[in-house]
Amino acid sequence: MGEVDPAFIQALEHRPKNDSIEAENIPLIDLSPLINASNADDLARLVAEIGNACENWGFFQVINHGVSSESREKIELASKKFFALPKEEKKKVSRDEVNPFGYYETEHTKNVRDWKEVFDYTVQNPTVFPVSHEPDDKELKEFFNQWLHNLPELREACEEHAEEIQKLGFKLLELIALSLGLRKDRLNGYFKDQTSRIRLNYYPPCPAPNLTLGVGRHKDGGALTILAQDDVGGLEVKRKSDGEWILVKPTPDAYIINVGDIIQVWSNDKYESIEHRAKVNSEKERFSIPFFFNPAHYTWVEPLKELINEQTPAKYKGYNWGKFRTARTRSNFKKLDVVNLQISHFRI
Ligand SMILES: O=C(O)CCC(=O)C(=O)O
Ligand SMILES: [Fe+2]
Repeated sequence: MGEVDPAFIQALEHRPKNDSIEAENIPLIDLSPLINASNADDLARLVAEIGNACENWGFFQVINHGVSSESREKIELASKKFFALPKEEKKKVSRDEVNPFGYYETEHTKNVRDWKEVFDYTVQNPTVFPVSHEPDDKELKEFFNQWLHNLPELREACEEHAEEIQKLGFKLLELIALSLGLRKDRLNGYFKDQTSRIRLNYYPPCPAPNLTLGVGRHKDGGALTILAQDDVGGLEVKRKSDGEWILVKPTPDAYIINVGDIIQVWSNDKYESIEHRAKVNSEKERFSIPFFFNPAHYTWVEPLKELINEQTPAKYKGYNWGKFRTARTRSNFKKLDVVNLQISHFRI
């Protein structure tokens, strides 16, 4: 117990349990009707399955998703190689207050340090964001990915994975639009200048896995998250029906899909962004790779007009995604002295 820096120790009520519940019935959705030419009934069934999973769970797993296992293996291998490098090497591509993308080892969630190292890159290179979170400051900046020259396979694998995973992102976006009774391409336009980010997560073995978390409880702020977890396991989600923390057992080659805050706002709370966290363990290192599917920085996020009326008025005021994201990054970086912006701040 004395071996771990107190910055990592979770408050008693947030510590993980040894014997997490493993849910039997987390939705596992087969996307093959999208890939094989299918009849209208199969597609309608799939849309209904997605709608039910978004409404009742806020997360689900997909198989037959069209992302090649070669590209996944390649990025998993490259990620292992990167994190195995000496710290001085990894720090050559450190994230800092100027560039929020790159390597980082002192991430905090809700002011408690996470037992992990991360490497972030964006799908569009460069990606444009506002410089400041201040509403009146209109200055924009291009952010570029940082790569290590002596590990070219990391860049290659990361760029290839980004290409493939965003295709899955658009497929899911279209299914979600259909499940809300909207046109299939209703949400696509918001992603024309997407600010999507991919994170390589590395959770080293931890001497005190009962006191710490790899990533503390949080909701993802973007539209949709598509996560690849390895076979070690540790992801827990807070089950909507009873608030219990449920361990998501790894399914080989599946991706875990999380409804993010933006879809919660767009759908006016029909679909909810679900709290999740990751446990660590004392023996095994664990790797995961989330793709955060995020719209253009200039997107005005508000409940979709088609889904609100006199009986069901909008539950949120609109907000600018780029400003929201910049405020978040700033509070992550500066910690402790700035509140972490949440969609609840825009609730009417
Ligand atoms: O590693 C995991 O399983 C979850 C990671 C996560 O939630 C995140 O990076 O936002
Ligand atoms: Fe997350």
